[in-house]
Amino acid sequence: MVGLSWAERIGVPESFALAGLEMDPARLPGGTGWGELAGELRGYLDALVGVDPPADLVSEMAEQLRSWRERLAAARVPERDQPWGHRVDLPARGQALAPHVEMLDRGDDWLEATVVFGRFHLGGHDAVHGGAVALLFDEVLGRFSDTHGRPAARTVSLDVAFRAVTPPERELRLRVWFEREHGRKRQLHGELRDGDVVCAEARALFIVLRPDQG
Ligand SMILES: CCCCCCCCCCCCCCCC(=O)SCCNC(=O)CCNC(=O)[C@H](O)C(C)(C)COP(=O)(O)OP(=O)(O)OC[C@H]1O[C@@H](n2cnc3c(N)ncnc32)[C@H](O)[C@@H]1OP(=O)(O)O
Repeated sequence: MVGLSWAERIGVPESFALAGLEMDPARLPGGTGWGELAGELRGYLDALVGVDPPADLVSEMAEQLRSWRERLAAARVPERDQPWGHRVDLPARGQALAPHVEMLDRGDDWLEATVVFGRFHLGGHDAVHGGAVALLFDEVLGRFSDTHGRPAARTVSLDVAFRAVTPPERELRLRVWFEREHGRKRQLHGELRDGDVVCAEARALFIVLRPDQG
């Protein structure tokens, strides 16, 4: 997985750059290999969801995962030091929770991107889980809400309307935009499309954190 340039990232608060995140990836948590690991984990989860493996394979996988869990427990670090979700130089912040989003273009108050949900995000009957769609909106609207010099905010409300089934394993279009900013409140909207079909729409309210809430 190739690292993204600063300008290609989906709304990374500029303050993170001051925190040193433009540094050489080798010196960031997780190092140069973290993007590949996160991509492999994402691929593993998508593959696992799509199989009915024989019993010996299930046992072997469980044994290997147990072994990794035990090794990782010994290497636990405080949240601020973990690469998972903090590698804003990598797609999906270097984690496997959110779907893979790639920004196409953005202005001061709007952004367009593509997104592909994996089989891991299936709810059932070939539809992406509604919670995964809400996760996508919270992630992208939330990150975009904090850009262009705006101080950090938190989601206080997120309404998602599911207009049509969101298909997995297809490139979808995402558009998000600022609707209103007043005082500590930021209202953003989002729309997810499969071609001409609107799959989901979101309306979110973010509240800027006071200095003592950061
Ligand atoms: C080096 C490291 C790199 C790290 C790299 C990491 C990258 C990282 C990227 C993260 C990307 C993910 C982005 C996801 C973003 C989340 O998902 S955030 C997590 C989910 N959200 C939360 O946990 C928020 C929980 N709530 C809170 O913490 C508190 O409500 C807040 C946000 C601090 C605000 O509390 P407060 O300051 O007491 O505010 P309060 O006075 O109650 O309300 C302020 C105003 O908002 C209104 N309001 C509050 N709630 C609501 C509501 N639900 N509906 C309507 N109005 C409301 C109030 O009525 C009030 O209005 P006014 O009276 O001023 O007109």
